[in-house]
Amino acid sequence: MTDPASAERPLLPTLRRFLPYLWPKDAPSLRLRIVGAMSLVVLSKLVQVYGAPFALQGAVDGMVKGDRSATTLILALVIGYGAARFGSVLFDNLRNAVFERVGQDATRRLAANVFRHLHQLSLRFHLERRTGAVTKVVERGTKSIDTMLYFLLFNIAPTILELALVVGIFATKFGGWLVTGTLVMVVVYIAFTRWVTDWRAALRTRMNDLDTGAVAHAVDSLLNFETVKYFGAEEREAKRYDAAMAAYAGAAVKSENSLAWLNVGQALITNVMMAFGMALIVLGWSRGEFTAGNVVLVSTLLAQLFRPLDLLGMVYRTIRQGVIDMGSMFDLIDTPSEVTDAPAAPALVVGKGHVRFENVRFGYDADRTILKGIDLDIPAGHTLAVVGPSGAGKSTLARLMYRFYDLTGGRIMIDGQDIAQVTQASLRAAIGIVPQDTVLFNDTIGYNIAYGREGATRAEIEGAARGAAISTFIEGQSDGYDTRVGERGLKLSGGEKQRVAIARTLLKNPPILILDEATSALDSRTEGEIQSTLEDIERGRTTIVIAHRLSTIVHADEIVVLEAGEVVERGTHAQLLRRNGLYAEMWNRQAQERADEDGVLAAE
Ligand SMILES: Nc1ncnc2c1ncn2[C@@H]1O[C@H](COP(=O)(O)OP(=O)(O)OP(=O)(O)O)[C@@H](O)[C@H]1O
Repeated sequence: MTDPASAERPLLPTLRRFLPYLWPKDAPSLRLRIVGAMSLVVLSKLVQVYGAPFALQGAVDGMVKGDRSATTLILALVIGYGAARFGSVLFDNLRNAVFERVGQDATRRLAANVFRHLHQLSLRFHLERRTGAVTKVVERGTKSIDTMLYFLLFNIAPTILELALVVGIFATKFGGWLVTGTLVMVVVYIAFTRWVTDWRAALRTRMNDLDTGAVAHAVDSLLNFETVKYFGAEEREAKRYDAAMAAYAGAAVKSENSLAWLNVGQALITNVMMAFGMALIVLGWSRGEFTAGNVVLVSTLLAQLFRPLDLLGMVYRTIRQGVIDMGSMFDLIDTPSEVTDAPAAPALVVGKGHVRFENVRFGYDADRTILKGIDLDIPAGHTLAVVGPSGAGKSTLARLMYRFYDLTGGRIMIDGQDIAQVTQASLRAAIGIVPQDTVLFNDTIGYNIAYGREGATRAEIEGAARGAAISTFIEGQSDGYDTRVGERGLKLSGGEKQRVAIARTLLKNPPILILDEATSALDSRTEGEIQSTLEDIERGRTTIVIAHRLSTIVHADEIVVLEAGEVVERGTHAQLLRRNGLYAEMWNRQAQERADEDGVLAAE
């Protein structure tokens, strides 16, 4: 994400957050690799700075002296020069090989941490964030780690080391002027590169914007071809398009030319420095202080120093972007979970499964109360049905049982324990739900049923499938339990999906069960079939049935009618019919609809 707020994210705090992943406490072998890789960085630089330039200097000085008997030594120096150059490349590549595992491992740990955290975040977070955007943040964040690490450890750190070594050599051998010149050059070079890179980034953004604008205009213009013709505006449209393209072309030329400015500017700074450095040595040589070989030494050291500096613009840009991307990912990790376990919360101890709602008040947003003081008492093993108009808050009751949100008032008790005071994991383990719309993982039927309980055996999975009356269907498929269900389970019918959901809840075998309009999406025949399965599994469990079709809940021990977040009626089916209130009205209307449907079917 490149929002302006994060664009100015500071480098150091972001890197500090990343350090534990780079220097993992519990992985000594990885730490060893880091030490190894950094040693190779130092080795490579030592060979580069003290090897090749000094060998060349020795060879040149030897030749200038004109002593032919030293030829063997000079030859050895020249071979040493080649060996040093090769050694430096070798160590750099060895370093990459040693470090690769560390980079990958840090990326993996961080990605796994974000993933774990995402699943811990509350329902509200998931409902409000676009999944695509979240995965993009994670993808960009983890990708940037590798590049950032690479540039920081293998470009910036070695360059600083090289600069220190070169300055050290200059100070001891050639005096203050060369040191001052080199340091000034590096500072000017960095400042110039940073300045031009920022300017180029702005140019590039403008170019991209103009490009997007020109394309959008072209598309809009072509889509409106009829209107263009009605108004004879072909020429006008062409001119507008041309103007947009001209603006883009101008920006593109500027952007390309800016690269030339960067290259020319950098070359000017480095070559002025090169000439200055060599001139200093030549002047010293004229005074008899320095040798011809010294000129070679200084020019080689400076040329080597300029090489990594040439990449500085790209490194700077990459690190800036990396900090932004990693920052967005750390923001995700830092997003607090709305619902958290109380400190030292005990696990829920479920006895028989007595559920009570005591004056429960709740709203998704502070300015709109959804549940306005709900009292429910469901003795262990009993079935409570909740009915009422759409939007009354029925499904909200189920979400609150799972503690997807915290209440604004009152409490929910299970066997005398407030669900807000026990661990979420133990609470959720005690409840099973068959939701209105079952969404399945894009995997096999067997996998989806087995999801109900980790480590379930094949026999248990088949038992659950039989309990949900779907085993015959599964066995009739050529791939049996290995039949794939497709994206979100779309290859299965609504009834089949619902049975898979029932089977996995059976496998979970929870003492408390919620059926949230579990059959409402089905036609009445399938509903009838599933209904008897559901009534079987309700036996012996405390059950909350949320229902739209009242015919499915006549057997409930108690029925509550919820309207606009309040219980307006409660009693058994017979009692409520006698009351002749909202329930009786809903019942009569649905009975009429059923009769009409039957009539239509009979007529067909
Ligand atoms: N995540 C949410 N954020 C804000 N408001 C929500 C959210 N979920 C539900 N609501 C609102 O809360 C109210 C109750 O929703 P709920 O899903 O509990 O109704 P319901 O009685 O189950 O309805 P239905 O029978 O249509 O499923 C609705 O007005 C709904 O718009």
